[in-house]
Amino acid sequence: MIVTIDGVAASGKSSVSSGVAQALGVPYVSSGLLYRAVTLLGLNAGADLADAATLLPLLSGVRLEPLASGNRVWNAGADLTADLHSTRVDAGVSTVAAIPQIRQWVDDQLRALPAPLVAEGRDMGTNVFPYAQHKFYLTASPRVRAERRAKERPEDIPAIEAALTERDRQDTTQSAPAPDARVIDTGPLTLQGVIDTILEHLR
Ligand SMILES: Nc1ncnc2c1ncn2[C@@H]1O[C@H](COP(=O)(O)OP(=O)(O)OP(=O)(O)O)[C@@H](O)[C@H]1O
Ligand SMILES: Nc1ccn([C@H]2C[C@H](O)[C@@H](COP(=O)(O)O)O2)c(=O)n1
Repeated sequence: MIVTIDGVAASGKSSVSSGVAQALGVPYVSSGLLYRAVTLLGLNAGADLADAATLLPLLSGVRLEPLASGNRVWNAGADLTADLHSTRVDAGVSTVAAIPQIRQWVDDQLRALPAPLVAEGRDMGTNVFPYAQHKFYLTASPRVRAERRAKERPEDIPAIEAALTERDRQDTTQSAPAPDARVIDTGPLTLQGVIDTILEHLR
């Protein structure tokens, strides 16, 4: 069984996927973490984030560890995970995610993983696992998402909201919900409420 949970930036995809995966006793995979890892390695190398030819050679040692409690990304034995949610990675990741060769590399990593699993991102239900049995799409207003994210970032709520809105705009191409996805507005729901809503549908 494959469950896909797509949605806009900071809509709760990782937290919800982790909760659903733990309830089901299966791993979850965060595709965004792979795009973030490419971005971090590119930034650290001083690379042009729009240049596939410079970025692709940096990825030979990158490995995603899909734990249900939280994914980790490794590069040649070094754990990159703690550095993947910085403001500078947030600002560069949409440029990297627009490169077709990088998208292909991410898709190949994900499709190599054995089912059952929960996969979260933007195009899990439309492109990577179009045959998934259960598809969900999370939304919430930019203000609600910024208020939640403000607990994790040093910037104030208006600055976070502006950055989220810009990232939504840049990610539009790959962010449409699958026609067969259930769209859930997480704004009025607690985190556990969203997890329970999905588990209810799965039953
Ligand atoms: N329904 C909810 N109610 C309250 N807080 C929530 C809810 N869903 C998620 N959160 C909180 O919002 C923040 C963002 O959630 P999370 O990181 O899971 O989103 P995401 O969609 O994976 O983000 P990104 O797109 O940046 O990777 C976290 O602090 C999380 O705990
Ligand atoms: N399937 C995916 C997953 C992610 N992206 C891009 C777009 C996001 O801005 C960025 C980071 O993802 P997040 O951590 O916000 O889930 O990666 C994508 O294009 N496709």
